[in-house]
Amino acid sequence: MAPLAMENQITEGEEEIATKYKVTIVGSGNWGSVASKLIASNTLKLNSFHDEVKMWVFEETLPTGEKLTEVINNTNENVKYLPGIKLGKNVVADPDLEHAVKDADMLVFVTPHQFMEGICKRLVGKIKGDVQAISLIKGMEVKAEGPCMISTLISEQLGINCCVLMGANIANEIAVEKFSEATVGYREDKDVAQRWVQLFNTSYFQVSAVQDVEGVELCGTLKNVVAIAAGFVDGMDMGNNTKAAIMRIGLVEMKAFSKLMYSSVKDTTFFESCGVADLITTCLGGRNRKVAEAFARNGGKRSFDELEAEMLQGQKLQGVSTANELYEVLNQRGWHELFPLFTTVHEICIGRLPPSAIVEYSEHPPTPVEDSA
Ligand SMILES: NC(=O)C1=CN([C@@H]2O[C@H](COP(=O)(O)OP(=O)(O)OC[C@H]3O[C@@H](n4cnc5c(N)ncnc54)[C@H](O)[C@@H]3O)[C@@H](O)[C@H]2O)C=CC1
Ligand SMILES: O=C(CO)COP(=O)(O)O
Repeated sequence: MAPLAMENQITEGEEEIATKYKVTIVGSGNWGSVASKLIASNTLKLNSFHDEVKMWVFEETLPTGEKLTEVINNTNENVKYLPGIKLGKNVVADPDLEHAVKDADMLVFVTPHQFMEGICKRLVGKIKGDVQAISLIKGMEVKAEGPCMISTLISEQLGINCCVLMGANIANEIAVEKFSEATVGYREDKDVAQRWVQLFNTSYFQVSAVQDVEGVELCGTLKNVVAIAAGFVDGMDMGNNTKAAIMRIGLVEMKAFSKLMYSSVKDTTFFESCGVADLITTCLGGRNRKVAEAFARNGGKRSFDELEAEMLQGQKLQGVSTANELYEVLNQRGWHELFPLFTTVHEICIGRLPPSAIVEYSEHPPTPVEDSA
């Protein structure tokens, strides 16, 4: 990892700051907008950051005929993905990705995971060489050679260091400043991790750092699949005990999968905000749970794509595609029997099994089959 320039390494409180870190947020959805609010409140307060925060917006035209970017810059509000919340006057929306990132010293990636490969390709050669990155994205890509976490995709494609930030963070709750916690996962450089903590931490958003990028990121990614299972349970009115059982089994599979993938993953990570706390909040109040509940109430007759479009108005589910990606990994490695919950979630999502199978798999273990999705 390239060290940042010495002039940047000045502690808070010093009179003169030679260089201030410029921050760009890549993404402007529901969580991306809340992240911009958190960051923008801190860059105004802390000397080591440039006040202005750039936010790349995937441009779209609103029903009023106006461009989303223009509305954000005129009203200081993301009227589509986070209505009713002021982001901070120092947030500047930019529809031009390359322009938004070119001067950044710190890049915050927060888009739905399926768009990241394309975004990284566009950014090759367009960013500063010593930029630091962090991913708030919960998801993974699967390649012929195996799974690739989003932070790894960013690091490998752009040749930069990438931390992660995950946690029990339903964006709409943090937007109205309800107390929550989050976990930064870092690889080696504790000072860089500390800078990310500084950038995000507020009185109502308490951030701590652990040296376990893969553990933190896998927690955030895999809990979305368990939340789909919890939604099925809710959709069939199976009650709290069943839901708790599904969450417990899900946590066991999350931990087993993470440790099989990366022996470095720490047990303690599962007790951080990114672990059990995120699992709980997403299974209680997340979008994955909500849409999976509707899927089960409709007996699996309406597709996730249709329900997502109708219920989330442009926001994106991560759990269904993650279940698919996970299934591919289980296929690649012959691990289906080790992960019956993960396997069953995907088979329900694609209509191969009914939603009720979520509590039947232990009696009828699914046979590994070629994925048709
Ligand atoms: N919303 C939440 O409560 C939380 C979300 N996350 C994670 O943050 C990540 C981003 O989620 P959100 O900010 O909630 O996004 P979102 O679910 O609100 O997604 C919509 C975003 O995707 C953009 N988009 C649509 N098509 C695109 C394309 N072709 N290329 C690029 N962007 C496109 C939209 O413009 C919009 O900004 C996800 O991985 C999610 O799991 C993490 C914690 C909390
Ligand atoms: O990751 C989240 C909370 O930490 C949000 O989960 P959903 O995408 O299911 O809303």
